Amino acid sequence: DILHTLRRKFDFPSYQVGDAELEQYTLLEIEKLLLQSDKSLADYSDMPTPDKELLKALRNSLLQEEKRYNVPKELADHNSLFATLNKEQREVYDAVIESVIEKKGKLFFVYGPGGTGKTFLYKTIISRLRSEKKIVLPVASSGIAALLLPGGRTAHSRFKIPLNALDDTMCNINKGTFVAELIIQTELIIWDEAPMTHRHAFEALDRTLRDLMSSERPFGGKTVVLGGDFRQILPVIPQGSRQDSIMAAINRSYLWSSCHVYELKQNMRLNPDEKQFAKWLLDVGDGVAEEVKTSENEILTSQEILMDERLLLRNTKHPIAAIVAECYEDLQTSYTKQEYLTERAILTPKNDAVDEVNQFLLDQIPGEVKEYYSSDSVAIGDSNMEDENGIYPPEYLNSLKFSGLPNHVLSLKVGAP
Ligand SMILES: Nc1ncnc2c1ncn2[C@@H]1O[C@H](COP(=O)(O)OP(=O)(O)OP(=O)(O)O)[C@@H](O)[C@H]1O
Repeated sequence: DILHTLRRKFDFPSYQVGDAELEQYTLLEIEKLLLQSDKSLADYSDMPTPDKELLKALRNSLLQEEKRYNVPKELADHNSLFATLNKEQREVYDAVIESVIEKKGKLFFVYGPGGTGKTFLYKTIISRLRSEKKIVLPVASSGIAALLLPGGRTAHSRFKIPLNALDDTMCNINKGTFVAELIIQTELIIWDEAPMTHRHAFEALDRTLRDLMSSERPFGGKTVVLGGDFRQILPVIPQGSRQDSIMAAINRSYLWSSCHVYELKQNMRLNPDEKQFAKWLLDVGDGVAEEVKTSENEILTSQEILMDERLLLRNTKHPIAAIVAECYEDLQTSYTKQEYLTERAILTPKNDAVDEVNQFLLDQIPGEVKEYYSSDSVAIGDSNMEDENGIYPPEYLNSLKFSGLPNHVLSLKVGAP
């Protein structure tokens, strides 16, 4: 049936393309679609697979595509970025490029707080190698960070790392597949935000690459650049202690001893005015900040910052009102403007405070509140309990708040995001 439909759709008369050929053509098209999600017909036991030779040709052509960068554009991008690299960035650039070109297979860690130009450096290295038709796979631990890298993907998706990697886990990459071939031909892997990923994920990739490359060198002898800032988020271990998070970080891995660590210190983002604030933030991260506890609040702060009126909100009778007034001025007239909303945000460490701030903001917005409730009856299970409603009263269930599950009550007003 599929063949007939295709014949009609593509208007292939049977004397031109035989059924067998059309079947191969169809299978190849399906394979191409599957490859976009790193899957293959071979993963489905009840599906036929295309002819081996054809498959090889398809994979080769896709690999060629991976190398089909716009060389003049990559080169021009590279040259303009390269020209402004600072001394620290240049040192890392030289070391990485040397390792790739001389196939030294070194492992690097670029340690830099936000704004020290890590992304800028990655982009320079990527455009250099792509202008030479070399394959670079840029990945990041989170999707958001992956978006900042040209052609970036999350590490878990790119390398098919199982979600609950243990200390003997391998990536789900089979030899002979397109992904395996792509990785074998890759000359550099860049992995941003490395500190927030469990070391088991790096170790799974390490084992998989050693296997694919038949080499006992770290990551199978490929040059790998890890980057990030250990002051930021460490791996999250459900129900785990601080110690568990620390033990899960990449610098507790057996790989760390082969790592060449480079540090970027110069902040490239700030105007001189904000430098002091940036330095203080770093000091807090390093645990060496000057500590001044004020009567108004119990946060770590420093004398200079207390003096800087632009950085401190003094009204603490109603802190939420104070921060909302500062951040969302003219809310009543502007809350429907997309740009106004996308330009501001209030960050809080806990969801409880998010709910409080949202409620406060919603109250400020004109109009009537409409409340929407979640379903609140208990699904009766197989157990022989007499009164399941008695054990889990709806009032109790409705009070629960989890991340990933909407609260019981959703309050909305027209125009409120
Ligand atoms: N050598 C440089 N010359 C000119 N501008 C630079 C240079 N390095 C970085 N920048 C600029 O400084 C800003 C911060 O750099 P970048 O985003 O690369 O930092 P980052 O370390 O990746 O920060 P984050 O960790 O917050 O993502 C960017 O606007 C970038 O274009």
